Amino acid sequence: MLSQAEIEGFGDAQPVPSQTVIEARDLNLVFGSGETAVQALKDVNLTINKGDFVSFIGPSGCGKTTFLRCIAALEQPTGGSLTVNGMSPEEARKARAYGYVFQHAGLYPWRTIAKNIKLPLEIMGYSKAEQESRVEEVLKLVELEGFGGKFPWQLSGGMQQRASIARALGFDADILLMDEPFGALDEIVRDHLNEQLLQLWARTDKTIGFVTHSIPEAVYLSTKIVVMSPRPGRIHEIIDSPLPKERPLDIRDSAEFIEVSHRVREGLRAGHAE
Ligand SMILES: Nc1ncnc2c1ncn2[C@@H]1O[C@H](COP(=O)(O)OP(=O)(O)OP(=O)(O)O)[C@@H](O)[C@H]1O
Repeated sequence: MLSQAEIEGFGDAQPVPSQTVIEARDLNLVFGSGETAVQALKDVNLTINKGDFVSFIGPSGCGKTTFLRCIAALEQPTGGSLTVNGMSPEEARKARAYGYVFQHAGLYPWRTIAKNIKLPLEIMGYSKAEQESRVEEVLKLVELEGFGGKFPWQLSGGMQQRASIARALGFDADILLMDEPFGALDEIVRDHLNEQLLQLWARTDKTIGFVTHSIPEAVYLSTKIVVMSPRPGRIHEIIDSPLPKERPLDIRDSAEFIEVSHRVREGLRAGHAE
């Protein structure tokens, strides 16, 4: 039986504190040196919490990809600090903290979809039975059940991108880093994949970092929109979205959606003018 103190305690439950997943403090990255040096990131400060869907938007060359690559330990910052799940990016990579989805699906054409998904699992030493069950599970998540035996060239562009998302989900990392994954697809396919990605995010509670050039895509998907500006690459503004987590496609016609889109557009304009 519960004590009186326990019963009374139910009334004043404390909010669960947000768990920081990615933290950048005064992050800088300069490529090269001397006259040809390029400051790809300047004084970037950003906190991403568990379950956030964060989009990075800004003109070409503002450092979106570079920032994602720093998180994935594919680039080495030249100043400041960056932690991923409380670890250095290198440690997080070794701990398989994230899956990475590139702009182009990047599937091996000589391997079937199932064998593409299995590749990282083989490298990580998953047993054959675990590999099979993970492949089944992630193909279901991206709605590609029954396509495991096909080769990439037998799938449409949108299906290939879904397969590459399945590969990134294969080892069940909490963080998904996506660099313009739908940039090369037509609007209708992109809408559909955006919807599916949101559903997947809601079901799995992953933390997602997503690079895009599209304002509607950024606003539709994100809980936080990071507007960046170039030369040097930096954060111009961080917009926390007021939209609910549940987002049917027609939310894009709502006054709130239009208002956030307007703020992003204004941010991009102001960043350009600086
Ligand atoms: N390996 C590299 N060596 C030198 N300069 C680089 C390197 N990688 C990126 N840069 C430069 O750093 C800057 C930021 O590049 P980055 O690719 O991060 O931009 P982006 O915002 O992702 O651009 P896009 O939207 O075109 O993909 C650019 O000026 C780019 O030319």
